[in-house]
Amino acid sequence: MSGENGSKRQKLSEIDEETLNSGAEGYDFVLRKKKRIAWSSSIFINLTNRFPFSFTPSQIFVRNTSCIAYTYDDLILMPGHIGFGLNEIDISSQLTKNIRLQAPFVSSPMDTVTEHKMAIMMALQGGIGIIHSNMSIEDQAAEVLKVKKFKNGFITDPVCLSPDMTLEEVWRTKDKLGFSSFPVTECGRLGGKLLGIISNRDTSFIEDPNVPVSDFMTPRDKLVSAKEGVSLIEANDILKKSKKGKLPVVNEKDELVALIARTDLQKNIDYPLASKDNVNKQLLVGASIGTRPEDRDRAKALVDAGVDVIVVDSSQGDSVYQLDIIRYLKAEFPKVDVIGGNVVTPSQALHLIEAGVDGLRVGMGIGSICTTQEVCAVGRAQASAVYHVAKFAKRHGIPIVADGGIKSTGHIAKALCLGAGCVMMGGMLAGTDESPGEYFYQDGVRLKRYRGMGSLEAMEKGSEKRYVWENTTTAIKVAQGVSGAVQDKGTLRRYIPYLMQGLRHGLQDAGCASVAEAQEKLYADKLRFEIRSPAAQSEGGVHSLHSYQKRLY
Ligand SMILES: NC(=O)C1=CN([C@@H]2O[C@H](COP(=O)(O)OP(=O)(O)OC[C@H]3O[C@@H](n4cnc5c(N)ncnc54)[C@H](O)[C@@H]3O)[C@@H](O)[C@H]2O)C=CC1
Ligand SMILES: O=c1[nH]c(=O)c2[nH+]cn([C@@H]3O[C@H](COP(=O)(O)O)[C@@H](O)[C@H]3O)c2[nH]1
Ligand SMILES: [K+]
Repeated sequence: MSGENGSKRQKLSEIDEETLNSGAEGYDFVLRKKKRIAWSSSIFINLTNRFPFSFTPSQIFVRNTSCIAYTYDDLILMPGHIGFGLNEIDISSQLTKNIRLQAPFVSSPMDTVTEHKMAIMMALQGGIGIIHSNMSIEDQAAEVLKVKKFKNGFITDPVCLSPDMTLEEVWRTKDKLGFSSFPVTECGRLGGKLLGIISNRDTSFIEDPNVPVSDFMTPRDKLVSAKEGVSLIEANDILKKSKKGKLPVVNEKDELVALIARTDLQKNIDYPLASKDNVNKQLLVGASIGTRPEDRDRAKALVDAGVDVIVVDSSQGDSVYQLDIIRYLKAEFPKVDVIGGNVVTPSQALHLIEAGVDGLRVGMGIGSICTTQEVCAVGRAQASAVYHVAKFAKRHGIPIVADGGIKSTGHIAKALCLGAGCVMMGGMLAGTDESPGEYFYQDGVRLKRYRGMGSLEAMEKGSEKRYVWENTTTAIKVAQGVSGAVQDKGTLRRYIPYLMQGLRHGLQDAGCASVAEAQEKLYADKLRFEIRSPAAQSEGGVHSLHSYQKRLY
């Protein structure tokens, strides 16, 4: 390095941080200083005079006179200084006023995304699932209960057989579900008196398909069982001594309450980040409700089942119906947090904050399956919505969830850097082992169904009440979403750690050691972005290849 170059560098580095982080006006000052130190290329100066380095979010979103709204792909974060390792990055963040998550991920209340399996795995890995409401009140409360009662290593909803089922029916059940052992109870369901167990060995040598289960099951008196309340360590010991594959857990009345499988115990992983409540240390779970009068009964049943957070689910949350139900929920169940929404403007947010919400859900018409902006002409580009609502709600101490439109880990990092406490995902989490529905093949690709809650298909299942015009004899349904499919992503056990690691990389490159630090920098105007031209956006993706494979992790 020549001496001249070295001194230039030194002088450049002397430019104080405030100047470097100041707005476009401040940039002229930077340039003047640069000119003074004889920056060699006048072409460069001309160019940079016209195209300043980067902008603060308030320049992009507030002092923006172009009236253009932006979304995640329009923006790119400028790199910061990395002074810390990847493992030191803290991605914990607020979901609501009272709930903090170790991983800022929320699964959307949609009937192809969140039922108990999704909610359990989300909570185990530090996020949370919101159980959808496109089912009866009883079924939704039962889903919540399954999450609250979940114990790592325990199968709390084992498929049971009744003693009068035939061998042929057992074969069919085995083929459909892919496992071979089933407890037998008096009523054929969990909670019934335990009568025996069927395992592979029991069915191997019988040929008559009409033989009833009671004739070939291993009967109760030959079974080793454990009492309700048994710990995993004790259960493990019992299984080791008995050399059995399954251990039924019964209550005092000898009714089946759970099943423990040796194979599960062997692969049992610890989840140190799990989201748990403070009272019983059970997994956290949320559930959605609508704004109809009967949703008050739904809320009561959910609270009785132990729900931790209720999401009032509307596409346009600033309605008298929503304000009424929020006030009701806060008065009736003050210990349960309420997330209102969806909103995309500070004035909508203000109404819900005044009604008492503990969190806000932000996003309108931007989801992968959404057609609301097309159908209703109302909505907002998501980066603008997140930035404006988050900044406003922060003044009132209310965190926001950036809901929908997340296509990659980069979008998650951008949402949090724009002020979101957490991100809610539908499409990203659909098509995993834990999402509802079966996999199927189309053109050789393994897929799962994913649909909007305002699609005709979802309405036909139950949510149509929301969409039909009341007091008319001809009910006209207007779809605000589509029904489609997404590719198999495997299990959340691997997918969530991938999302977490991707987010850590994003924060690290931006020079932020935590979500909290990113947001401090955001509001101190120290986080820098640039708007990407369409060409820059395509440059930022994969290009110029004949073909390629995209493996995520
Ligand atoms: N985030 C988004 O951009 C969108 C989300 N969705 C999803 O679709 C589902 C349905 O959303 P919405 O259509 O907004 O459902 P909604 O139930 O809030 O509204 C449907 C219609 O019913 C009316 N309504 C609601 N409560 C009422 C009451 N108590 N009395 C009389 N009328 C009442 C509303 O004004 C609206 O016209 C939700 O799961 C939502 O998340 C749908 C569209 C857009
Ligand atoms: O316009 C819409 N019509 C619908 O039918 C619909 N269903 C869900 N949602 C919203 O989309 C979010 C999920 O979006 P992503 O798949 O992009 O994660 C969800 O979290 C919802 O906010 C809908 N929006
Ligand atoms: K959309």
